[in-house]
Amino acid sequence: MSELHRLLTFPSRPITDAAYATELHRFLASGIPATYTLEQVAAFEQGRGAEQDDIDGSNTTPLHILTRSLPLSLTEEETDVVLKMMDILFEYGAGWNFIDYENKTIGDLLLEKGQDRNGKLYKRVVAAGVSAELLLRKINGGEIEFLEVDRDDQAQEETVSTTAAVVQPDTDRTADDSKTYLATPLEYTDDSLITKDNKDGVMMDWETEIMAVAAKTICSTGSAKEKIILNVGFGMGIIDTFIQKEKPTQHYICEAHPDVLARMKTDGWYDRPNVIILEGKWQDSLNKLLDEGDTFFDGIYYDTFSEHYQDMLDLYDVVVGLLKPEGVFSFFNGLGADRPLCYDVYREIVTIDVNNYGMNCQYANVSVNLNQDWQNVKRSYFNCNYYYHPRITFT
Ligand SMILES: C[S@@+](CC[C@H](N)C(=O)[O-])C[C@H]1O[C@@H](n2cnc3c(N)ncnc32)[C@H](O)[C@@H]1O
Repeated sequence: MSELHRLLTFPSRPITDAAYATELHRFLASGIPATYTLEQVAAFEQGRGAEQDDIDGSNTTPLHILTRSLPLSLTEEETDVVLKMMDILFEYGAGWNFIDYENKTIGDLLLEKGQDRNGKLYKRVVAAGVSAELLLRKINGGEIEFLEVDRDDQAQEETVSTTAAVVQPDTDRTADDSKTYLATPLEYTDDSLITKDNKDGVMMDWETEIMAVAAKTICSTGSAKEKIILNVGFGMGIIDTFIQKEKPTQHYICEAHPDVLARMKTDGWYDRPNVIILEGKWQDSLNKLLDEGDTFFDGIYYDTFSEHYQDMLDLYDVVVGLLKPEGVFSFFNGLGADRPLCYDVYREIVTIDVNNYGMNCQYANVSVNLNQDWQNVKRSYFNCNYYYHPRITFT
Protein backbone atom coordinates (compact mmCIF):
# COMPACT_ATOMS: atom_id res chain seq x y z
CA MET A 1 0.00 0.00 0.00
CA SER A 2 1.36 3.44 -0.90
CA GLU A 3 1.44 6.45 1.43
CA LEU A 4 -1.44 7.97 -0.50
CA HIS A 5 -3.52 4.85 -0.02
CA ARG A 6 -2.63 4.68 3.66
CA LEU A 7 -3.78 8.28 4.17
CA LEU A 8 -7.14 7.36 2.65
CA THR A 9 -7.69 4.62 5.24
CA PHE A 10 -8.17 7.40 7.83
CA PRO A 11 -5.67 6.03 10.36
CA SER A 12 -6.45 8.79 12.88
CA ARG A 13 -9.46 10.81 13.97
CA PRO A 14 -10.84 13.38 13.78
CA ILE A 15 -10.73 13.79 10.02
CA THR A 16 -9.51 17.34 9.66
CA ASP A 17 -8.72 19.52 6.71
CA ALA A 18 -5.07 19.88 7.69
CA ALA A 19 -4.46 16.18 8.34
CA TYR A 20 -6.31 14.85 5.31
CA ALA A 21 -7.45 17.29 2.61
CA THR A 22 -4.19 19.25 2.61
CA GLU A 23 -2.13 16.07 2.69
CA LEU A 24 -4.14 14.51 -0.12
CA HIS A 25 -3.67 17.63 -2.21
CA ARG A 26 0.07 17.52 -1.54
CA PHE A 27 0.32 13.91 -2.78
CA LEU A 28 -1.65 14.56 -5.95
CA ALA A 29 0.11 17.84 -6.70
CA SER A 30 3.40 15.96 -6.45
CA GLY A 31 2.31 13.80 -9.39
CA ILE A 32 0.75 10.69 -7.86
CA PRO A 33 -2.25 9.92 -10.10
CA ALA A 34 -5.73 10.12 -8.55
CA THR A 35 -6.36 6.83 -10.33
CA TYR A 36 -3.40 5.01 -8.73
CA THR A 37 -4.91 1.64 -7.90
CA LEU A 38 -4.10 -1.07 -5.38
CA GLU A 39 -3.71 -3.42 -8.33
CA GLN A 40 -1.02 -1.16 -9.79
CA VAL A 41 0.80 -1.11 -6.46
CA ALA A 42 0.68 -4.93 -6.37
CA ALA A 43 1.90 -5.18 -9.96
CA PHE A 44 4.74 -2.79 -9.14
CA GLU A 45 5.71 -4.76 -6.05
CA GLN A 46 5.75 -7.96 -8.07
CA GLY A 47 7.99 -6.31 -10.65
CA ARG A 48 5.33 -6.28 -13.33
CA GLY A 49 5.40 -2.49 -13.70
CA ALA A 50 2.98 -0.06 -12.11
CA GLU A 51 1.81 1.17 -15.47
CA GLN A 52 0.46 -2.24 -16.42
CA ASP A 53 -3.32 -2.27 -16.52
CA ASP A 54 -5.36 -5.39 -16.48
CA ILE A 55 -8.26 -4.52 -18.72
CA ASP A 56 -10.44 -7.36 -17.46
CA GLY A 57 -9.39 -6.88 -13.86
CA SER A 58 -10.48 -4.59 -11.09
CA ASN A 59 -9.43 -1.06 -10.34
CA THR A 60 -9.41 -0.36 -6.65
CA THR A 61 -8.85 3.38 -6.87
CA PRO A 62 -8.03 5.89 -4.13
CA LEU A 63 -11.74 6.77 -4.02
CA HIS A 64 -12.58 3.13 -3.31
CA ILE A 65 -10.08 3.04 -0.46
CA LEU A 66 -11.49 6.27 0.94
CA THR A 67 -15.11 5.05 0.79
CA ARG A 68 -14.23 1.59 2.12
CA SER A 69 -12.48 3.21 5.09
CA LEU A 70 -15.18 5.73 5.98
CA PRO A 71 -16.01 5.58 9.67
CA LEU A 72 -19.68 4.89 10.31
CA SER A 73 -19.74 7.71 12.86
CA LEU A 74 -18.70 10.66 10.68
CA THR A 75 -19.43 14.05 12.21
CA GLU A 76 -20.80 16.87 10.06
CA GLU A 77 -17.38 18.58 10.04
CA GLU A 78 -15.65 15.34 9.07
CA THR A 79 -18.18 14.76 6.28
CA ASP A 80 -17.28 18.15 4.87
CA VAL A 81 -13.59 17.27 4.91
CA VAL A 82 -14.31 13.96 3.13
CA LEU A 83 -16.37 15.85 0.59
CA LYS A 84 -13.44 18.19 0.02
CA MET A 85 -11.19 15.16 -0.45
CA MET A 86 -13.57 13.80 -3.07
CA ASP A 87 -13.55 17.16 -4.82
CA ILE A 88 -9.75 17.09 -4.87
CA LEU A 89 -9.66 13.53 -6.24
CA PHE A 90 -12.16 14.34 -8.99
CA GLU A 91 -10.28 17.54 -9.79
CA TYR A 92 -7.17 15.43 -10.30
CA GLY A 93 -8.96 13.03 -12.63
CA ALA A 94 -10.45 10.28 -10.44
CA GLY A 95 -13.12 8.29 -12.28
CA TRP A 96 -16.64 7.79 -10.94
CA ASN A 97 -17.43 4.36 -12.36
CA PHE A 98 -14.45 2.14 -11.70
CA ILE A 99 -15.12 -1.22 -10.11
CA ASP A 100 -12.92 -2.56 -7.38
CA TYR A 101 -11.65 -6.00 -6.39
CA GLU A 102 -15.07 -6.88 -5.01
CA ASN A 103 -16.83 -5.70 -8.17
CA LYS A 104 -18.15 -2.63 -6.37
CA THR A 105 -18.53 0.97 -7.44
CA ILE A 106 -17.86 3.92 -5.14
CA GLY A 107 -21.63 4.31 -4.90
CA ASP A 108 -22.07 0.73 -3.67
CA LEU A 109 -19.46 1.31 -0.97
CA LEU A 110 -20.95 4.62 0.18
CA LEU A 111 -24.36 3.01 0.60
CA GLU A 112 -22.79 0.12 2.49
CA LYS A 113 -21.17 2.66 4.80
CA GLY A 114 -24.60 4.00 5.67
CA GLN A 115 -24.37 7.10 3.50
CA ASP A 116 -27.70 8.34 2.25
CA ARG A 117 -28.58 8.54 -1.46
CA ASN A 118 -29.49 12.16 -0.82
CA GLY A 119 -26.40 12.79 1.30
CA LYS A 120 -23.51 15.05 0.24
CA LEU A 121 -21.04 12.27 -0.47
CA TYR A 122 -23.25 10.07 -2.64
CA LYS A 123 -24.60 13.09 -4.51
CA ARG A 124 -21.03 14.22 -5.19
CA VAL A 125 -20.25 10.94 -6.96
CA VAL A 126 -23.48 11.13 -8.96
CA ALA A 127 -22.61 14.70 -9.97
CA ALA A 128 -19.17 13.51 -11.11
CA GLY A 129 -20.84 10.78 -13.18
CA VAL A 130 -23.26 13.19 -14.80
CA SER A 131 -20.48 15.66 -15.66
CA ALA A 132 -18.29 12.91 -17.09
CA GLU A 133 -21.12 11.56 -19.25
CA LEU A 134 -22.14 14.97 -20.56
CA LEU A 135 -18.55 15.99 -21.17
CA LEU A 136 -17.81 12.82 -23.10
CA ARG A 137 -20.91 13.37 -25.19
CA LYS A 138 -19.56 16.80 -26.11
CA ILE A 139 -16.07 15.48 -26.78
CA ASN A 140 -17.50 12.80 -29.02
CA GLY A 141 -19.28 15.52 -30.98
CA GLY A 142 -22.65 13.93 -30.39
CA GLU A 143 -21.47 10.48 -31.33
CA ILE A 144 -22.16 8.92 -28.00
CA GLU A 145 -20.38 5.67 -27.41
CA PHE A 146 -22.46 3.95 -24.79
CA LEU A 147 -21.89 0.53 -23.36
CA GLU A 148 -25.05 -1.42 -22.78
CA VAL A 149 -25.93 -2.26 -19.26
CA ASP A 150 -29.63 -2.95 -19.31
CA ARG A 151 -32.27 -4.93 -21.05
CA ASP A 152 -32.88 -2.74 -24.00
CA ASP A 153 -29.51 -1.16 -24.22
CA GLN A 154 -30.88 2.28 -23.49
CA ALA A 155 -28.76 2.72 -20.46
CA GLN A 156 -25.24 2.67 -21.15
CA GLU A 157 -22.12 3.48 -19.36
CA GLU A 158 -19.60 5.51 -21.20
CA THR A 159 -16.13 4.44 -20.27
CA VAL A 160 -14.15 7.20 -18.63
CA SER A 161 -10.95 5.44 -19.45
CA THR A 162 -10.19 3.16 -22.33
CA THR A 163 -7.82 1.01 -20.34
CA ALA A 164 -9.34 0.88 -16.91
CA ALA A 165 -11.85 -1.61 -15.60
CA VAL A 166 -15.04 0.37 -15.39
CA VAL A 167 -18.56 -0.96 -15.44
CA GLN A 168 -18.30 -3.30 -18.38
CA PRO A 169 -20.94 -4.56 -20.78
CA ASP A 170 -21.65 -8.08 -21.84
CA THR A 171 -20.68 -7.73 -25.46
CA ASP A 172 -21.72 -11.17 -26.63
CA ARG A 173 -25.33 -10.36 -27.29
CA THR A 174 -27.64 -10.55 -30.25
CA ALA A 175 -29.25 -7.52 -28.73
CA ASP A 176 -26.25 -5.36 -29.43
CA ASP A 177 -27.72 -3.76 -32.46
CA SER A 178 -31.21 -3.13 -33.66
CA LYS A 179 -30.76 -4.50 -37.18
CA THR A 180 -29.45 -7.82 -35.84
CA TYR A 181 -32.20 -8.02 -33.24
CA LEU A 182 -34.99 -7.37 -35.74
CA ALA A 183 -33.68 -10.27 -37.88
CA THR A 184 -33.37 -12.61 -34.89
CA PRO A 185 -36.11 -15.19 -34.24
CA LEU A 186 -37.95 -14.74 -30.95
CA GLU A 187 -39.65 -17.16 -28.63
CA TYR A 188 -42.55 -16.59 -26.24
CA THR A 189 -42.32 -18.61 -23.03
CA ASP A 190 -44.89 -18.71 -20.22
CA ASP A 191 -43.45 -15.63 -18.56
CA SER A 192 -41.10 -13.99 -21.03
CA LEU A 193 -40.17 -13.05 -24.56
CA ILE A 194 -36.60 -14.05 -25.40
CA THR A 195 -34.33 -14.29 -28.42
CA LYS A 196 -34.44 -17.92 -29.56
CA ASP A 197 -30.74 -18.70 -29.75
CA ASN A 198 -29.06 -16.33 -27.32
CA LYS A 199 -31.81 -16.33 -24.69
CA ASP A 200 -31.58 -12.59 -24.27
CA GLY A 201 -34.53 -11.39 -22.23
CA VAL A 202 -36.57 -9.02 -24.40
CA MET A 203 -39.44 -8.77 -21.92
CA MET A 204 -40.28 -10.59 -18.69
CA ASP A 205 -43.43 -10.66 -16.66
CA TRP A 206 -41.77 -9.45 -13.44
CA GLU A 207 -42.24 -6.03 -15.02
CA THR A 208 -46.03 -6.32 -14.86
CA GLU A 209 -46.38 -3.96 -11.86
CA ILE A 210 -44.18 -1.39 -13.59
CA MET A 211 -46.32 -1.62 -16.73
CA ALA A 212 -49.51 -1.20 -14.66
CA VAL A 213 -48.16 2.02 -13.13
CA ALA A 214 -46.92 3.22 -16.52
CA ALA A 215 -50.30 2.64 -18.21
CA LYS A 216 -52.04 4.68 -15.48
CA THR A 217 -49.48 7.46 -15.93
CA ILE A 218 -49.78 7.82 -19.69
CA CYS A 219 -53.57 7.51 -19.60
CA SER A 220 -53.91 10.12 -16.83
CA THR A 221 -54.83 13.00 -19.15
CA GLY A 222 -57.28 13.29 -22.03
CA SER A 223 -61.02 12.77 -21.63
CA ALA A 224 -63.61 10.04 -22.12
CA LYS A 225 -64.35 11.72 -25.46
CA GLU A 226 -60.77 11.79 -26.64
CA LYS A 227 -57.89 9.86 -25.16
CA ILE A 228 -55.29 9.01 -27.77
CA ILE A 229 -52.44 6.85 -26.53
CA LEU A 230 -49.29 5.57 -28.22
CA ASN A 231 -47.19 2.64 -27.05
CA VAL A 232 -43.87 2.00 -28.78
CA GLY A 233 -42.80 -1.66 -28.42
CA PHE A 234 -45.44 -4.38 -27.89
CA GLY A 235 -43.28 -7.20 -26.51
CA MET A 236 -45.66 -9.31 -24.42
CA GLY A 237 -48.42 -6.73 -24.69
CA ILE A 238 -48.49 -6.28 -20.94
CA ILE A 239 -48.74 -2.50 -21.00
CA ASP A 240 -51.14 -2.62 -23.94
CA THR A 241 -53.47 -4.84 -21.94
CA PHE A 242 -53.42 -2.28 -19.11
CA ILE A 243 -53.92 0.59 -21.57
CA GLN A 244 -57.00 -1.16 -22.98
CA LYS A 245 -58.52 -1.18 -19.48
CA GLU A 246 -58.27 2.63 -19.47
CA LYS A 247 -60.58 2.63 -22.54
CA PRO A 248 -58.64 4.97 -24.81
CA THR A 249 -60.53 6.27 -27.81
CA GLN A 250 -57.52 5.41 -29.97
CA HIS A 251 -54.67 3.15 -28.96
CA TYR A 252 -51.70 3.19 -31.30
CA ILE A 253 -49.12 0.40 -31.02
CA CYS A 254 -45.84 0.72 -32.86
CA GLU A 255 -43.93 -2.54 -33.30
CA ALA A 256 -41.05 -3.53 -35.57
CA HIS A 257 -40.30 -7.22 -35.02
CA PRO A 258 -42.07 -9.66 -37.45
CA ASP A 259 -42.45 -12.39 -34.78
CA VAL A 260 -44.11 -9.95 -32.39
CA LEU A 261 -46.39 -8.63 -35.13
CA ALA A 262 -47.36 -12.23 -35.95
CA ARG A 263 -48.23 -12.84 -32.30
CA MET A 264 -50.30 -9.65 -32.20
CA LYS A 265 -52.29 -10.94 -35.20
CA THR A 266 -52.89 -14.34 -33.59
CA ASP A 267 -53.99 -12.70 -30.35
CA GLY A 268 -56.49 -10.46 -32.12
CA TRP A 269 -54.87 -7.07 -31.52
CA TYR A 270 -55.42 -6.13 -35.16
CA ASP A 271 -59.19 -6.70 -34.74
CA ARG A 272 -59.74 -4.44 -31.74
CA PRO A 273 -61.82 -1.44 -32.84
CA ASN A 274 -59.79 1.21 -31.01
CA VAL A 275 -56.35 -0.23 -31.84
CA ILE A 276 -54.20 1.09 -34.68
CA ILE A 277 -51.02 -0.88 -35.39
CA LEU A 278 -48.03 0.96 -36.79
CA GLU A 279 -45.89 -1.75 -38.32
CA GLY A 280 -42.17 -1.08 -38.53
CA LYS A 281 -39.62 0.91 -36.60
CA TRP A 282 -40.81 3.95 -34.68
CA GLN A 283 -38.10 5.93 -36.44
CA ASP A 284 -40.15 5.52 -39.65
CA SER A 285 -43.75 5.35 -38.38
CA LEU A 286 -43.58 8.25 -35.97
CA ASN A 287 -41.74 10.56 -38.32
CA LYS A 288 -44.48 9.81 -40.87
CA LEU A 289 -47.12 10.83 -38.30
CA LEU A 290 -45.15 13.99 -37.62
CA ASP A 291 -45.04 14.82 -41.33
CA GLU A 292 -48.78 14.23 -41.70
CA GLY A 293 -49.30 16.61 -38.78
CA ASP A 294 -52.79 15.57 -37.68
CA THR A 295 -52.23 13.04 -34.88
CA PHE A 296 -51.37 14.12 -31.36
CA PHE A 297 -51.21 11.99 -28.24
CA ASP A 298 -52.39 12.34 -24.66
CA GLY A 299 -49.89 9.72 -23.60
CA ILE A 300 -46.78 8.14 -25.12
CA TYR A 301 -44.84 5.16 -23.76
CA TYR A 302 -41.50 3.94 -25.06
CA ASP A 303 -40.04 0.51 -24.34
CA THR A 304 -37.99 -1.07 -27.08
CA PHE A 305 -35.09 -3.46 -27.26
CA SER A 306 -31.54 -3.20 -28.61
CA GLU A 307 -31.69 0.57 -28.85
CA HIS A 308 -29.25 3.03 -27.32
CA TYR A 309 -29.58 6.22 -25.35
CA GLN A 310 -28.85 8.10 -28.57
CA ASP A 311 -32.11 6.64 -29.89
CA MET A 312 -33.89 8.10 -26.90
CA LEU A 313 -32.38 11.49 -27.63
CA ASP A 314 -33.76 11.16 -31.18
CA LEU A 315 -37.09 10.08 -29.75
CA TYR A 316 -37.34 13.25 -27.65
CA ASP A 317 -37.39 15.20 -30.94
CA VAL A 318 -40.42 13.18 -32.03
CA VAL A 319 -42.16 13.24 -28.65
CA VAL A 320 -42.17 17.04 -28.45
CA GLY A 321 -43.87 17.10 -31.86
CA LEU A 322 -46.48 14.42 -31.15
CA LEU A 323 -47.42 15.01 -27.51
CA LYS A 324 -50.35 17.27 -26.72
CA PRO A 325 -49.49 20.25 -24.46
CA GLU A 326 -51.06 18.49 -21.47
CA GLY A 327 -49.82 15.05 -22.52
CA VAL A 328 -47.57 12.67 -20.60
CA PHE A 329 -44.53 10.77 -21.85
CA SER A 330 -42.94 7.85 -20.03
CA PHE A 331 -40.55 5.01 -20.80
CA PHE A 332 -39.23 1.78 -19.33
CA ASN A 333 -36.41 3.07 -17.20
CA GLY A 334 -33.73 0.44 -17.14
CA LEU A 335 -31.07 3.07 -17.74
CA GLY A 336 -28.04 1.85 -15.80
CA ALA A 337 -30.24 -0.33 -13.61
CA ASP A 338 -27.71 -3.10 -13.22
CA ARG A 339 -25.73 -0.77 -10.91
CA PRO A 340 -27.37 1.56 -8.38
CA LEU A 341 -24.81 4.32 -9.01
CA CYS A 342 -25.29 4.20 -12.78
CA TYR A 343 -29.06 4.17 -12.27
CA ASP A 344 -28.77 7.37 -10.23
CA VAL A 345 -26.49 9.02 -12.77
CA TYR A 346 -28.87 8.28 -15.65
CA ARG A 347 -31.80 9.47 -13.58
CA GLU A 348 -30.14 12.91 -13.59
CA ILE A 349 -29.07 12.77 -17.22
CA VAL A 350 -32.63 12.14 -18.39
CA THR A 351 -33.84 15.06 -16.31
CA ILE A 352 -31.23 17.35 -17.87
CA ASP A 353 -31.92 16.12 -21.40
CA VAL A 354 -35.70 16.51 -21.25
CA ASN A 355 -35.28 19.94 -19.64
CA ASN A 356 -33.47 20.93 -22.80
CA TYR A 357 -36.67 20.08 -24.66
CA GLY A 358 -38.80 22.22 -22.34
CA MET A 359 -40.01 19.18 -20.44
CA ASN A 360 -39.90 18.19 -16.82
CA CYS A 361 -39.24 14.70 -15.48
CA GLN A 362 -40.62 13.54 -12.16
CA TYR A 363 -39.81 10.13 -10.79
CA ALA A 364 -41.92 7.92 -8.58
CA ASN A 365 -40.27 5.06 -6.71
CA VAL A 366 -41.82 1.68 -7.41
CA SER A 367 -40.55 -1.28 -5.44
CA VAL A 368 -39.41 -4.22 -7.52
CA ASN A 369 -39.52 -7.86 -6.58
CA LEU A 370 -35.98 -9.03 -7.21
CA ASN A 371 -36.80 -12.66 -6.58
CA GLN A 372 -37.13 -12.89 -10.33
CA ASP A 373 -35.81 -16.15 -11.67
CA TRP A 374 -33.27 -15.24 -14.36
CA GLN A 375 -32.56 -18.88 -15.13
CA ASN A 376 -34.11 -18.93 -18.58
CA VAL A 377 -32.38 -15.80 -19.79
CA LYS A 378 -28.74 -15.15 -20.43
CA ARG A 379 -28.22 -12.43 -17.87
CA SER A 380 -30.15 -10.24 -15.51
CA TYR A 381 -30.68 -6.72 -16.75
CA PHE A 382 -32.12 -5.13 -13.62
CA ASN A 383 -30.34 -5.35 -10.29
CA CYS A 384 -32.01 -2.65 -8.19
CA ASN A 385 -34.91 -3.49 -5.91
CA TYR A 386 -36.55 -0.18 -6.74
CA TYR A 387 -37.64 1.35 -10.00
CA TYR A 388 -37.54 5.05 -10.91
CA HIS A 389 -40.75 5.51 -12.84
CA PRO A 390 -40.50 8.62 -15.04
CA ARG A 391 -43.42 10.98 -15.73
CA ILE A 392 -42.42 13.58 -18.29
CA THR A 393 -44.57 16.58 -19.13
CA PHE A 394 -44.13 19.99 -20.66
CA THR A 395 -43.20 22.53 -18.01
C1 LIG B 1 -39.33 -4.80 -24.01
S1 LIG B 1 -40.40 -5.13 -25.29
C2 LIG B 1 -41.78 -4.15 -24.87
C3 LIG B 1 -42.55 -4.74 -23.74
C4 LIG B 1 -43.88 -4.07 -23.47
N1 LIG B 1 -43.69 -2.82 -22.77
C5 LIG B 1 -44.81 -4.96 -22.67
O1 LIG B 1 -45.44 -4.45 -21.74
O2 LIG B 1 -44.88 -6.16 -22.95
C6 LIG B 1 -39.66 -4.24 -26.61
C7 LIG B 1 -40.42 -4.32 -27.91
O3 LIG B 1 -39.93 -3.25 -28.74
C8 LIG B 1 -39.86 -3.73 -30.07
N2 LIG B 1 -38.94 -2.86 -30.82
C9 LIG B 1 -37.59 -2.88 -30.81
N3 LIG B 1 -37.10 -1.90 -31.57
C10 LIG B 1 -38.15 -1.23 -32.08
C11 LIG B 1 -38.28 -0.11 -32.93
N4 LIG B 1 -37.22 0.56 -33.38
N5 LIG B 1 -39.52 0.33 -33.26
C12 LIG B 1 -40.61 -0.33 -32.78
N6 LIG B 1 -40.54 -1.41 -31.97
C13 LIG B 1 -39.34 -1.86 -31.62
C14 LIG B 1 -39.38 -5.16 -29.87
O4 LIG B 1 -39.60 -5.96 -31.00
C15 LIG B 1 -40.20 -5.60 -28.67
O5 LIG B 1 -41.42 -6.16 -29.05
